[in-house]
Amino acid sequence: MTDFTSLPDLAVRTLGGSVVAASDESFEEKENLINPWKPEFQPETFGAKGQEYDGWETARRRPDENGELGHDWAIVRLGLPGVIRGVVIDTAWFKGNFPPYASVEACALPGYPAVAELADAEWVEIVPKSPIKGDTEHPFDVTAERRFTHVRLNMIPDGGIARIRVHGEPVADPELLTGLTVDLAALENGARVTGCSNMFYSRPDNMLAPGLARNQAEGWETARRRDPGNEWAIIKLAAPGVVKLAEIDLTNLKFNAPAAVSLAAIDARSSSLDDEDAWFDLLDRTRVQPDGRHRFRLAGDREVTHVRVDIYPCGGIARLRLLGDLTAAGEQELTSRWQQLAG
Ligand SMILES: NC(=O)NC(NC(N)=O)C(=O)[O-]
Repeated sequence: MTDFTSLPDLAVRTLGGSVVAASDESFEEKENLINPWKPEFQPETFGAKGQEYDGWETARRRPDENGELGHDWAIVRLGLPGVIRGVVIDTAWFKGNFPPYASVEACALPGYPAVAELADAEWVEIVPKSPIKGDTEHPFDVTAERRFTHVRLNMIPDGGIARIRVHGEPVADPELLTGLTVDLAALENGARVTGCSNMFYSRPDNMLAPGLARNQAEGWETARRRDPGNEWAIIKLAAPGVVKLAEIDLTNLKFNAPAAVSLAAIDARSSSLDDEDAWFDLLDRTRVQPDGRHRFRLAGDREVTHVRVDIYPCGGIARLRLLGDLTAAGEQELTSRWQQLAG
């Protein structure tokens, strides 16, 4: 797999994605395309319409009166609009009924467009028509340096595709952030984890996802640490800002919660992340309790770009929220990125 798969999946259902329309879903429903789990399969499970698959599957097409076969398509509204760095088309378990070709287009529409309005959008090809195989994950790099809100998966001519993963960098509308106190660590606002000591069970990016974690797998969880020291993760904030309140949610971490946590911060525009002396404390090492939310009011008004959370000695965090205010520089950064990425 290419590098881009470490970026969040902007389309996945758990980040708010939705399959809003499809040309056909005779065998299996379009919604399966963005299920968060790996595609499953149980042989010999025949329902009234055929074998059951964990994917999107259309009917076998037949030429119309003009001899045209056409092709099937599905439109996904990204849960987190952003710059797409790569797409994975996964035909897991579709062995005799996968499409021989697929392509992907993307568009950007403001507001909350209805399905009918999407048809008239300016669609940009981000994955050209490409041959694909059955029961295989196909990664495609995407180079368009633009923010997109929707993708259209074309299955040529018909068949089944288990999943589409749309990896990229979320880009928030600055109109909804400037002048407000916001979560500077939210994935949907453009924050991301840039480093961590251990992600054996689940990824630290999960801490920054919207909503509550329903189980420990939906948060960040490390392996049991046997060496001295502690586990940590570094978050690049959505933009430079002043952090005023930290929420450290350990919900679902019952027998694997850390004993204590601390927060440190840095302004990486003037210091290197490797310079230990440039980091300063936002929250001293503080005892925490399993399976619950902790909120800490933070003092100080230093402008920062990154926050490091340390957990002692190991365990995980379900959600991390860093509420604060963007600085003038932060607002400017978000606004110019937004303008650069407009089509
Ligand atoms: N055995 C199959 O999978 N057949 C077909 N599909 C389903 N779902 O039964 C088909 O015709 O593509």
